[in-house]
Amino acid sequence: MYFASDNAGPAHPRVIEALAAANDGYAMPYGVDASMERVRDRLREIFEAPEASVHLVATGTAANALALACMTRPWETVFCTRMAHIEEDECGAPEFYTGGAKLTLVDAPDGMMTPDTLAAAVDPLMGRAVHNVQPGPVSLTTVTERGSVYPLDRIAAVADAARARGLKVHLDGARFANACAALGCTPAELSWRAGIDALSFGGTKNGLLGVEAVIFFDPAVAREFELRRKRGGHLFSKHRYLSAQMEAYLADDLWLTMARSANAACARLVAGLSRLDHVTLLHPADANIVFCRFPRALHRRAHEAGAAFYSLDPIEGEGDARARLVCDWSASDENTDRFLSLLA
Ligand SMILES: Cc1ncc(COP(=O)(O)O)c(C=O)c1O
Ligand SMILES: C[C@@H](O)[C@H](N)C(=O)O
Repeated sequence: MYFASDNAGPAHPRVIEALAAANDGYAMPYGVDASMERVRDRLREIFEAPEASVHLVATGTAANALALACMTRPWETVFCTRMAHIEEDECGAPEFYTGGAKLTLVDAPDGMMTPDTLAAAVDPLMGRAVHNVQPGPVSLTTVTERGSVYPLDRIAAVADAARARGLKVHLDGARFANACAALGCTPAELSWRAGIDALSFGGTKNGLLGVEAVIFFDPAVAREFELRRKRGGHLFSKHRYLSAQMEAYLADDLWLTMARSANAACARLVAGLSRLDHVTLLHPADANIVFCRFPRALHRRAHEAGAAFYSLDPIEGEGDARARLVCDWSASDENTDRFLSLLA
């Protein structure tokens, strides 16, 4: 019963098979392997962006921090939500790789900023004197860190508000596949067509061993990204093993199949939770993550029975505690039902 994180899930067998097949003989190192060319072409095709720059790194933090480093000058600030991964869970990597840029936090009901909350954060910094940090890019996440998925028109509205102020937009898409599957939209609609300039296209949480693609829809910063990636220690010498994973991920829409599976598992979990009067859902569960609250005694019972999930508050004593439950592509109905029986 694993609901701690999709980071805890296994890689898909087809990804492992692809790695074994790639492990044959020699391949040029440092990202000039033939499979990387195929990955680049395939991602440009999937995103309907023939000029986009595409590079692979092994972690989502590297993807976010290096992408933002190409969009942010050291004296600027990145606008993100209070619960953004780049704020809460990257140990200062964005600040480090940008050379010291700040993060300015934006109010975000259910994890999603609005044009108004963005304006409230940005406008006081517009045209400020040399003493102040200057407005830099906006960074959004979808699936958000609260399990919600931005509607396409909300992303477009936030991006419009950013562009009206001369700001670029980054999308943390560690769970982009889950968001795309949830919306039933195209990758282009959930990225450049909605006003996104740079995307961290996640694979690690969705069945890969550790690969994320960084996509810039204006390739002008491609060379800078390559230099920052190398200087940051994130250019793999045996790069073919990153490419092989991503190539398998993109083949026959495996990336969407796995995201749909994770989202369906979460929908089953949410349906079961909703039938329990003592469980309260705390945010929209639009994809594969659900936040809820239930009695501490049930937290204890579930953990003691071997369920792995994050209790977000102390679970000693009486009363309720919050939990985050995440489903990955391999989640089984049996495990979901067993977990629900522990909460009944
Ligand atoms: C929303 C989000 N962005 C980025 C990351 C960073 O990924 P990594 O842990 O691979 O650095 C995570 C990690 O799960 C995440 O949840
Ligand atoms: C660090 C932790 O938040 C991780 N990104 C996860 O979602 O599980």
